[in-house]
Amino acid sequence: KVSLVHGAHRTGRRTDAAMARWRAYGLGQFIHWGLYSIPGGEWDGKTYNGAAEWIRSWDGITKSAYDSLIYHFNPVKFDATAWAAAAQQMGAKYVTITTKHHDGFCLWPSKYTSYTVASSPYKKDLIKPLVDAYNKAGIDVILYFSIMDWSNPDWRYDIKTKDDSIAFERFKKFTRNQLLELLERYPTTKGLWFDGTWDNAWVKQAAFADELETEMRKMRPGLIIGSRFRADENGKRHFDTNGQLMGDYEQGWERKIPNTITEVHGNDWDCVMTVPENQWGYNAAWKGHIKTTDELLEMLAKCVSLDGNFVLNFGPKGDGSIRKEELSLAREIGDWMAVNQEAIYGCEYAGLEPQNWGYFTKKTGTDKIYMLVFNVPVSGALRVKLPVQTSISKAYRLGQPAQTFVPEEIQASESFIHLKTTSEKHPFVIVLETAKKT
Ligand SMILES: C[C@@H]1N[C@@H](C#Cc2ccccc2)[C@H](O)[C@@H]1O
Repeated sequence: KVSLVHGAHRTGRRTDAAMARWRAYGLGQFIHWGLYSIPGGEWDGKTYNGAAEWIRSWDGITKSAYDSLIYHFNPVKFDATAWAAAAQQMGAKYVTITTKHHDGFCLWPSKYTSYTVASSPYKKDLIKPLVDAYNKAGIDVILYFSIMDWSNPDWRYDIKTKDDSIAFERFKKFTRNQLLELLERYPTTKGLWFDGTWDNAWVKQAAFADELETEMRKMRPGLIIGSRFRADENGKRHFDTNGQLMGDYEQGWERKIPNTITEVHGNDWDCVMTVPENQWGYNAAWKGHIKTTDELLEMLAKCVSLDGNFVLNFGPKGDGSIRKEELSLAREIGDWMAVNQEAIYGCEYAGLEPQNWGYFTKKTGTDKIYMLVFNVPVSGALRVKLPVQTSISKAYRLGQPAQTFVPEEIQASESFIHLKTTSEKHPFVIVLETAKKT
């Protein structure tokens, strides 16, 4: 181990109530919304092949033309209550909302820049009604904040000259001011989801970022900050030079999911996922592989089975409406969650040998096991290997307790659950009440 001043300040998981609440969420919603939502990946009749929220970086658009979008941002169809209701029906327990993406446009009327909603035709703060509506719907709010800020002339990708250094000092002050402003304005928010922290200029700010993280945690006890915020003094990100996780949970799982529990290293983590392959902001074309409800449910099940949260992204349009495809996905996910949420909320890695038919979760603090079935074998026989000296006292279908199963024990602590049919059309859950053999 090397001695570090600005590495991880804690080993192992946080054990406080605020983090336990975060750990129990299971399912979250991500919202990417801003000026990029107006063009939706298209400009002058041409389609931008990258992620729609990165269109400003495309050489097919002039920066000034993009920045002028602020004069056209007027989301008259924005309805925070309707957004929150759709998220609640989907079963999201938290939402991560972009307060400021890489383009630097602020969805709140920040005092520290004019590049905000206050300078748009809409004028009004968008974050407060969102926080209030989601909280009222029983959904916690995490604020997404991009350190990289293309609108700020003091931002630098790297610090090469004295002028760079002077400018970046101004930028660091601006960044701290905005973050403290967000914490002051929205006191019920539970965490900050940082992005845009990979460039050298920021990676070199280990001491400043460490001090700022400490200051924010003092300001908001229980605040949840992921591994993407800061680097250690050797430039190590997510995991410090000693391999210890920076922050409270791992933020490396962007559009990907671990396959084994060993990849998780005993940490908390979230997977943030797009519905198209790689589009976070509204994308008019909606082309390529669009994930189905069952595909997204399997991602959710896999994340929770490996101790993570699954955060599904929505990209509202520039006018504040949510596209019908996303609303119908939310509805279908919600219909499944209405029956099966017990296998998701407050659940964790079950510690059982993975099986091909799907995923195990376990209700935290109990011996209750859930079998989330996605791949019914032609035999209809689902293999279950329990810890030695553990037996199944009851097995039934979640949502249909009268549909019980009598496990066939094939050897010590290994059984088959024989399905009554192999023609299931959608994922389902079997509950196993287990007990230690006396
Ligand atoms: C949560 C996601 N992170 C952002 C990014 C990125 C990115 C940047 C460079 C290379 C690969 C990915 C996306 O724009 C979205 O906000």
